[in-house]
Amino acid sequence: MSIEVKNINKSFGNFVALNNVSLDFPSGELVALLGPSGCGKTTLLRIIAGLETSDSGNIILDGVDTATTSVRDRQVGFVFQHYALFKHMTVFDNVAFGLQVKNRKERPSKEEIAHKVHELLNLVQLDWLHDRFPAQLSGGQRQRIALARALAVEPKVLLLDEPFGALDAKVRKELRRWLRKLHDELNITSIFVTHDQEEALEVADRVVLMNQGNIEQIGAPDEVYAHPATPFVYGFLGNVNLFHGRVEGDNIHVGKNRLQHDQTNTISDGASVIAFARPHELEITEEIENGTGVLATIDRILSFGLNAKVELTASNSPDSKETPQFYEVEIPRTELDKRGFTEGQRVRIIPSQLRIFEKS
Ligand SMILES: Nc1ncnc2c1ncn2[C@@H]1O[C@H](COP(=O)(O)OP(=O)(O)OP(=O)(O)O)[C@@H](O)[C@H]1O
Repeated sequence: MSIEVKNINKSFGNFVALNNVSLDFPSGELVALLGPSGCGKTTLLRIIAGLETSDSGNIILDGVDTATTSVRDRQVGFVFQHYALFKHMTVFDNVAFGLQVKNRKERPSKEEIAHKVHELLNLVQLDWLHDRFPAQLSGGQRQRIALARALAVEPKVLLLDEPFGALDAKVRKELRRWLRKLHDELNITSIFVTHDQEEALEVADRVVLMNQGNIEQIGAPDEVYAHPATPFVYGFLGNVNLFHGRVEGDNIHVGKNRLQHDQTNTISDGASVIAFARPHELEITEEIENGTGVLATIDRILSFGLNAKVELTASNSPDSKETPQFYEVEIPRTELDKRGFTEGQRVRIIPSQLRIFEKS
């Protein structure tokens, strides 16, 4: 089932939670709604489900406006962050619940329900737990049962609100991979809310980046990561180093330092800008006297794993009232061993790549 979100507005009192949001979710896609806490992800999901009403705008499911459709008729399955399993029911009864409460005309026979429940429990690979109670399951198992329960009524749309948010990092990673596989088998249009960028980039076909009730960018994971459309997206997806400065020709003046850039066509002279570089796009040189780059002091060297991290603070002049700017540089461990940097050493950091945005 395709989902069209058209010009949705929603305010709580004076607070604008969703600002004229329009989005298309093609049939069969797994889309992640990604953004910081409070940006409106859950509100949008609840409006799509019919659990919340918008102030204006339309939700169109498979070409049909839902203005007059009840939650029940929208054929939406929901999985929340906090396991909403019924504590007093076994795993089997939890999954069977949605089928057992159907009205008599639609309700499958007892045998059909049992068959379906075992089929779903096999799908989430937990049939062996069918007679346990929720308290006897791990967090990850409970979420898989919650998903089986949501799937029991054969929803056309699956809405997942931070389904793995309460689980530890290792289990989250396992369930992420497992959810992707399950989605590929079932092909139900799914919307997945998360504030974890790695989770969104790993799981989804497309990522919708939200900020303060607005859509900042929509695209495939590699697209939004490699070509962030706005400073917000750049900063939100992965670690980033910032340089605040002013453009003069092919230089950006950052305090008393100078960086070279090659975006001369797009940025006007004199413009105030923020320039971004990822940690692996910065080089460190011991030559501090002349040349381009920002003067900085090495605070800490973290040298585990394949790449080492060097944390630095920009060396402001002693009378500067500016807040110190921190940087993180990633270099191969082998290079770090060769260069022999030390904590407290003064160096110059030079970006090999810069992405520049004019300050508005
Ligand atoms: N019923 C409500 N009454 C008043 N304000 C609300 C209500 N529901 C949500 N909000 C506000 O709307 C904003 C968006 O909330 P929403 O739950 O959609 O954010 P979110 O992006 O899902 O955040 P999180 O990741 O923390 O769940 C928040 O600032 C929240 O405080």
